[in-house]
Amino acid sequence: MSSTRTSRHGSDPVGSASTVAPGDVLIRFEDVRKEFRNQTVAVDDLDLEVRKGELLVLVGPSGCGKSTTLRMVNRLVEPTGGRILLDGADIMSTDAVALRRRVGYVIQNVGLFPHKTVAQNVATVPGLLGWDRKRTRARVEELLTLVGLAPETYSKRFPHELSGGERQRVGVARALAVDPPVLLMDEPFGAVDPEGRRRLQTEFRRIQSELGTTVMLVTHDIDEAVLLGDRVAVFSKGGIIEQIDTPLRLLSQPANAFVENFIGAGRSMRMLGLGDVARDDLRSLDAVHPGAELASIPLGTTLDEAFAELAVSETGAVIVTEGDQPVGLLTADDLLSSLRRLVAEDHREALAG
Ligand SMILES: Nc1ncnc2c1ncn2[C@@H]1O[C@H](COP(=O)(O)OP(=O)(O)OP(=O)(O)O)[C@@H](O)[C@H]1O
Repeated sequence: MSSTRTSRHGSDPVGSASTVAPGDVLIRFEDVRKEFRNQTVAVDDLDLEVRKGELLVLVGPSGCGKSTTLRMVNRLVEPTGGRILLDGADIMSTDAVALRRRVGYVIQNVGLFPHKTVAQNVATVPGLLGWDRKRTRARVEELLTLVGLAPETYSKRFPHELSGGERQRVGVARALAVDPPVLLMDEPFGAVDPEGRRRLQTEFRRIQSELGTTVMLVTHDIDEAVLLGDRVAVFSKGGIIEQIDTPLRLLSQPANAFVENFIGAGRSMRMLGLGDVARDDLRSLDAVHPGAELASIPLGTTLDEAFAELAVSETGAVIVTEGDQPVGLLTADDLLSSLRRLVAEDHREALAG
């Protein structure tokens, strides 16, 4: 995907017209309950705050109430108790159709209109809002470029002429069309093959932070949760939040056995995936024996990738480079120090606020 920035378009009743500053609460669940007609209580007594500009991931086992929680925000499911405030206003006193135009929604398999072209799909909400043709066209081109689909190649294609990953990109572009202040995503990358998924996830993370969109994303995949989330809420049955924390804190300090169990055995490796090799953690190149043949990795390599290199290194060390210059040596001990630094920094941030 390109790094094109999109400009803000259209009226934005919850975003630009709002008094909510980045980091303040944009969505607030207060004692929210959803009991379906068959008496299933999907969510009970839920209190949750989503801060403006954050990507909050809801993760948990199947049937624990994640999708129900998400779908209550745009009133696809109506709460039977408590209230949900969006920018201070109770969603139940907001017109449901108007609400859904302002709150983007992306689901697995996207649900693109099969008989409409890519451009027409992306233009759906601008069309409903009565945007003129020129403005709509410019926005569609801007968004397709943003999600990495060259408009000249893709605009006129139909959904069946796209790969799963491309369809998912169109779904994201469509949801972003009128620059919604809130984007709800339910297993958005679930139908994409594992390799394409990691790329889409990383690209989506970049787009989200560029646009500053507030995102609630549902997944059952803990790896996706820790890769994408600013914060991650771990749910258990009945919409109970067992822990809500930064990915690192979740991995380093699971609140209870349920969370620990849900995170599973790959906890340490997942933690390593959250950090990068930094200059401060390296030791001097003087320690390298003349004639030793060492593998090299660039500064900024993730710690899990560095670990994989160290695991196959006969000397137990790798050279770290910047550009084509070696800048230091990394050993398993240094990797451990990096991880400790990461956890300590996260802990300090938590204490600070
Ligand atoms: N329309 C409905 N009518 C009755 N029960 C429902 C309805 N929708 C969901 N449920 C039930 O509510 C509970 C929570 O469902 P929900 O879809 O929110 O879970 P989830 O955590 O998103 O699960 P998954 O990861 O499998 O999608 C489940 O027990 C489900 O069977």
